Amino acid sequence: MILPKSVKIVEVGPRDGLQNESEAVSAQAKIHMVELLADAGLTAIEAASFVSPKWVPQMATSPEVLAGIKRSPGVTYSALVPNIKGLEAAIEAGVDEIAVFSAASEKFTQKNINCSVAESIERFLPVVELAKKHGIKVRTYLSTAVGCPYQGDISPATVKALAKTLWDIGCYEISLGDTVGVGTPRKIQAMIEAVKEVVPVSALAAHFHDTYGQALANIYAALECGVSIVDSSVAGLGGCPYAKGASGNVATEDVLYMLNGLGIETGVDMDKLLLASKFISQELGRIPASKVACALS
Ligand SMILES: CC(C)(COP(=O)([O-])OP(=O)([O-])OC[C@H]1O[C@@H](n2cnc3c(N)ncnc32)[C@H](O)[C@@H]1OP(=O)([O-])[O-])[C@@H](O)C(=O)NCCC(=O)NCCSC(=O)C[C@@](C)(O)CC(=O)[O-]
Repeated sequence: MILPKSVKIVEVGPRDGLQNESEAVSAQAKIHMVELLADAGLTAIEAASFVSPKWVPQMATSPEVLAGIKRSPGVTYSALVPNIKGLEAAIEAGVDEIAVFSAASEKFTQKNINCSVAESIERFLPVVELAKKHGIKVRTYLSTAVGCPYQGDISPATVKALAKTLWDIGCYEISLGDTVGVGTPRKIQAMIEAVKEVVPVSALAAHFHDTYGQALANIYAALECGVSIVDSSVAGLGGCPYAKGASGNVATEDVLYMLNGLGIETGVDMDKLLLASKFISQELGRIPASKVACALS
């Protein structure tokens, strides 16, 4: 099996990682975290989220965070956006790229963004159009890509159909989310192989949570399918407020250790990444949920 020579790591810790924290993390701490991550060589950082602060209070500081980051050249600072209101705020804050988000499960979509899957696509159409007018690229998440906390198993055919729709409306990258971490390698591969029939594999990202300890095995399975974009979260931060039981995203340190061991280029420096991991873990008052960070510290 030929694995990719290089992988783009999309660091989602400042958004996906922190959104679930019940104690408010200061904008200053978030800014410093993002700057440390950029310093470590991460070139794609999801730094903020322009959703309703009533729904996700932790992300209310997003305008301040984006405005306060000392930008590093070559780094894309992105934000999660659910609708036009969020896009307008993101543009105002100077975002480089946005991510819209839907899911293969109707029940999860209702809980997460209070609409049906079809309605979510309708909402994205003007978002994609306006973003493009501003020269902002649009990524999309496709959550619950193998399983849903409310509906159970999700079929590869369902994911394939939604991926095609999201691709056709103009999303340039599709992040396939195992939101509750229930996937296992063969299931992941069946889902990716189905999606590959309608979207180029170069546009697919693996976004896996580690709830059942399967995330690294699942990433390896995705690499075997030709996926070369991996989402991860420093210190294994994360979870989803609308997915009961979802633990953190796979830790960036663990992904990097595996990719380094496989001889796959990422451009990320482990020592510097550990500084970011240590910083945010101290800020939250806990040890990192990354085996590699714990082993190396
Ligand atoms: C989509 C809505 C807004 C619908 O929320 P709603 O209540 O159905 O919509 P609404 O249009 O009636 O708006 C309600 C209030 O929110 C305001 N509002 C409306 N939009 C915005 C906005 N953009 N920014 C700020 N405020 C906004 C709006 O102005 C109004 O304010 P009020 O009149 O009550 O004062 C809501 O459901 C929401 O914000 N949901 C976000 C949930 C979220 O962020 N979930 C976590 C992300 S998903 C995830 O983590 C999974 C992922 C992506 O990581 C991948 C994976 O692991 O699979």
